[in-house]
Amino acid sequence: MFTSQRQLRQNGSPMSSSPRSSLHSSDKASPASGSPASNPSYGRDLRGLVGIDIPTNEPALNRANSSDTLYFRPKKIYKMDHEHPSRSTLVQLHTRSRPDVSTGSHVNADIERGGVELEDSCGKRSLYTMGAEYVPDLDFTKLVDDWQKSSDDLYEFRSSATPQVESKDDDKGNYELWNSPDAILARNKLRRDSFFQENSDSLSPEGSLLSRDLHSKVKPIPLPRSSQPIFTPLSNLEAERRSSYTTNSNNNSITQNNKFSLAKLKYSLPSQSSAVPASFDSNASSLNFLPTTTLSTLSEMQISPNDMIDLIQKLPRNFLNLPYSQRKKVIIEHAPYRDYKAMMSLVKKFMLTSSRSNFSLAGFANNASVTETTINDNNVNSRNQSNTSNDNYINTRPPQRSRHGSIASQFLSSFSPSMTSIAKMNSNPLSGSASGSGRPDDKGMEILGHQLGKIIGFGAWGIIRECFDIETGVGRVIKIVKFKGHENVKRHVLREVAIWKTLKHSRILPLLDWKLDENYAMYCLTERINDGTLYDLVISWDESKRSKIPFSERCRMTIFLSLQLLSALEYMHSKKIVHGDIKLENCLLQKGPKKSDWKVFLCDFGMSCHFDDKHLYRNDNSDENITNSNRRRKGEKNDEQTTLIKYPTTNFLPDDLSNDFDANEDIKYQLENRKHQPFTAKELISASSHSLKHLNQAPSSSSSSNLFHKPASQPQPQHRYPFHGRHKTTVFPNLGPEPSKYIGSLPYASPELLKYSDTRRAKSIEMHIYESPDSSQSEISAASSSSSNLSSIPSTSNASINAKPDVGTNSSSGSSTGIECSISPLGPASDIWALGVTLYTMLVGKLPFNHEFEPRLRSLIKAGEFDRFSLSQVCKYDRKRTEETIGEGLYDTVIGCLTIDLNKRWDLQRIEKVIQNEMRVSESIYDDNDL
Ligand SMILES: Nc1ncnc2c1ncn2[C@@H]1O[C@H](COP(=O)(O)OP(=O)(O)OP(=O)(O)O)[C@@H](O)[C@H]1O
Repeated sequence: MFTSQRQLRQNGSPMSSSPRSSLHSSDKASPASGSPASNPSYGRDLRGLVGIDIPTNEPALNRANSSDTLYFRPKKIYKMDHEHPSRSTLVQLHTRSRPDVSTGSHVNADIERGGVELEDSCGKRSLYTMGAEYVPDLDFTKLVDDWQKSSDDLYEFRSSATPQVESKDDDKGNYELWNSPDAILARNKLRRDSFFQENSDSLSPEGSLLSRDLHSKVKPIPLPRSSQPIFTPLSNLEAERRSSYTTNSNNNSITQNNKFSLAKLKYSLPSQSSAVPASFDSNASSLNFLPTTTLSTLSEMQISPNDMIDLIQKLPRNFLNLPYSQRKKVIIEHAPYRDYKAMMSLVKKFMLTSSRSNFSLAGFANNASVTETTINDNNVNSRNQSNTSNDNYINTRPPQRSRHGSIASQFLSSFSPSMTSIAKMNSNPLSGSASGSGRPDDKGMEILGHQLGKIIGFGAWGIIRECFDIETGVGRVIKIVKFKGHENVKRHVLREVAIWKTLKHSRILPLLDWKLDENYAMYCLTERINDGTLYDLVISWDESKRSKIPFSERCRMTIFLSLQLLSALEYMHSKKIVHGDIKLENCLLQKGPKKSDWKVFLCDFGMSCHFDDKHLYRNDNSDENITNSNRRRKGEKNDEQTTLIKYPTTNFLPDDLSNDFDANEDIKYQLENRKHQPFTAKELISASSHSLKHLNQAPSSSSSSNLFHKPASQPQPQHRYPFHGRHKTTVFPNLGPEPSKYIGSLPYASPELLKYSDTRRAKSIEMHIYESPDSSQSEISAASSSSSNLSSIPSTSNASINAKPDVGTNSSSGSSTGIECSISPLGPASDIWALGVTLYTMLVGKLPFNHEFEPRLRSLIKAGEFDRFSLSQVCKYDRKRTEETIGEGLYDTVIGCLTIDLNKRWDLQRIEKVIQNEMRVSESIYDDNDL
């Protein structure tokens, strides 16, 4: 072992970059010389040896002499003297740069000999002292090997989800993905380890070292054509939701084991939920199942799907089961001029999804399952493997990651019997139904009067399938959220539907109909929006420093589109509903012949909830109850409402018998949708008011075009009864907001939400250690209980809640059913912050807050630290005379939205006023219709 360590040092391994001399040099060179911790005392070293925490601010000499250390110190000194005659055999730990879990700072290894340099939340560096740790009896060779291997594995695993376009080897080891499932596992493990270590005098390298270093494993994933990712990483909630898709093949219920492995879906699935580019549909229909990022990589690398398939045919049949190094070799052999990492990733995805490769997935899966069983790989998601103990997974790292049964593969295959059959179905648009498949969500099946077509998008909640009205042939979309007995997900989707069906606004994606299959899934029928999302738009614009469009146009389009988003938000807030997950990906885009025809539709109400006392838990009754109470309140008769609902003859209007029904609002909405005329800059800034309410008003002139349907390409909607009414008997369970679910997407989360979640997190950690160390559920329940305690909420949040009306008085009341509720700072102000992030990203082309390491990202948000310079460059571009003020207000608006102080954060009215003014300035340009 000692030889190995020396070799490692000689080889310059990062794990051994601390020769003896450097250890001694810390005596003199400590940056905090004179500070107690700069003294290389045994006490400090023993802290690492015995696994106990000696406060660093305790003078080393005192510690050496303190009575509480007398008991064990001689034993350790004895060990050191006898087992390690020279201190040169000791290897310093943490010589790799590693992030600090609690602070989110990075520890600089070079400085660590005598102290460490910590980066504070503002990116400034300050020095603290911290002792080096010396660990005898540690097989570093094995450790480094294992670490390296797991690093490769993890990197490869992540690569398999999103292609690696660029790679810099020297960076590889220094990244930690904040939402890494391994990091999550490590954190859980660390908690347990720390608990056990407190009661143990033994050093557990596994527990104390690996759990800390597990963070520095993977590179961030670059987006296509963008060095800085702007996609929204999945939140824990999203991962949890996705987890509902992965089930054991023999059992439709979620197993314990899924809890852990499913977190890996965060890696294995595309972070950006988006529709699959149509261009690939025709090429290789099986590509419909490839994440958008894969398709982007293909186009970026200028590889056609057929090239990929050719390549795959040349590969050995057991390619996916080969070790990493061999796979690398084979790929380099067959594609010498390509980036082998990206190629490996692509090959893997194709092999897992393409039915055209020489690879029979089903056959391979069977083979592989044997392998898996043999090697006792506790990849609990394997469809071919029976469930094993959860603990096995936690304590034993699988010796070999399942090559075939990646989470992505299982996620995809969970939607239908096999990828092959799905691919086959998708490849044949005329195929009537899924041959041999009985799943109600398969292609060809009928739901809500529509026949299901191919999958066109993935989200955290579910899949989006195109569908066609059986009577009229009109194309629409069904969002399918499978929960399969996963109650949490079911509750969430019920809440989403309960809120979504009340929303009727020209810039909000309408919920036309829905159906709940009690034990399986929720189906939501909506209109199809054809041109992707704002995310796709921003990607096409690229980052501002290499912007594909002039800054002036960038600003104008941002102004124009954000006004529509603003109108939707204002509408929601007026109904006391907070969206909760405003982000680029949730803004669908419908393009028109002219840019002034473009429309934004806000979608995804999975995080939405009411934010005032009156409405908070309205949904915890059955529809019937709501209906009755509404009728009573309004003094309306059932048939009156029915008449009203039947009034328009469009077939895409929600027949919402059971909710607040604002007749005027609905009529306006319906009129606009029936006879839609693209709204123009003039309409937007109509002198009537500063309000965006006019977006709800019916346009004065008629137009033959339909809001959602392009007359030229699709059959026109026919008159038919708009509503299938399948939800009437649905009972909504308690739908009070769950505190653990307040953050939709971390980069868009407001500081007040983060502070609030920090408090809950701290509580839940306590609960983890002392009550239920390994139950993720306990975190949620701990969070619930802690959040019900008002005193646990940061005072700033409380203050902010009541600071001004627009921030919203957040729910403090219990539900009518008496469920435990909580106070959260989630309110309109959080939407406004997210709007600021969205605007910034549109303008600059990158997220204002972005870091791979979650605690760091959190601290950046909480400190409100972002690159204002880039923003000002875009907004205050070199203008022509006529454009003097464009952008100025935009800049101020973004800053106003991204203001930490809730008393100073802008409200919607102010934002609207400024943006409308900006719009007015650019009105003439839009009127030219030549954008
Ligand atoms: N009506 C639609 N027409 C066309 N594409 C759609 C439509 N609805 C959703 N999509 C596509 O599917 C993706 C996922 O949809 P949605 O956001 O509703 O799902 P989700 O599960 O709630 O996702 P997430 O929570 O991750 O945002 C969207 O980003 C979009 O690309």
